[in-house]
Amino acid sequence: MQKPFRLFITGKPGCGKTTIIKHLGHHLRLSGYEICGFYTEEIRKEGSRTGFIIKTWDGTEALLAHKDAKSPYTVGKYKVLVENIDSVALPSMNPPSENTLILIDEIGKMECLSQDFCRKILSIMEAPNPLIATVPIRGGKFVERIKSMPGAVILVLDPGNRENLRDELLRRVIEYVRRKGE
Ligand SMILES: Nc1ncnc2c1ncn2[C@@H]1O[C@H](COP(=O)(O)OP(=O)(O)OP(=O)(O)O)[C@@H](O)[C@H]1O
Repeated sequence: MQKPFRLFITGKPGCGKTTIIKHLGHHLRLSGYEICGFYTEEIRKEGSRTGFIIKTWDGTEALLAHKDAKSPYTVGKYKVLVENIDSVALPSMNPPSENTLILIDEIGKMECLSQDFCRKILSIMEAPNPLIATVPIRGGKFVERIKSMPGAVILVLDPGNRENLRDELLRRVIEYVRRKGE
């Protein structure tokens, strides 16, 4: 049996992590592969970033964090809505079958404020499903822990390699899922 795919994409802020995950999600779905999980997008107002939204691959959205939100949890200037991580991101991380690719952007400081989210990631690391997730270059203790778990592969993205990696990754995932289904 193939080892489960456990790929963590990292790199400096703005290196293209969200873009590559959205590209993968879009193309895998077009090719008929089942994916689950979520990605995060910025909210911008008058040119500056004010917060973040969680978007699940099945089309649910919720506010992840905003500078004007009300929450006791903060990361930098953002108030983090941990209840939305629990009610929207977490259910999206339940794969319907063991061939479903779990695709997550990102396992970051905000998401890790939810203990249930961290527990879920640990259970995914034990599951037979393939996992691709982005992690910040300095993500804190939990991110360091999962990056050093057996089978974890780390890919460092930068503007010089992101085009090649994007195509290579898509090929590798499709090949993996195809072999798994044999
Ligand atoms: N392959 C690419 N070609 C051209 N522009 C790109 C590419 N990948 C990303 N970008 C651009 O770079 C910017 C940052 O991309 P993105 O949001 O994906 O980075 P990120 O690593 O997720 O950022 P953050 O650290 O804020 O999470 C965006 O404006 C995006 O359009």
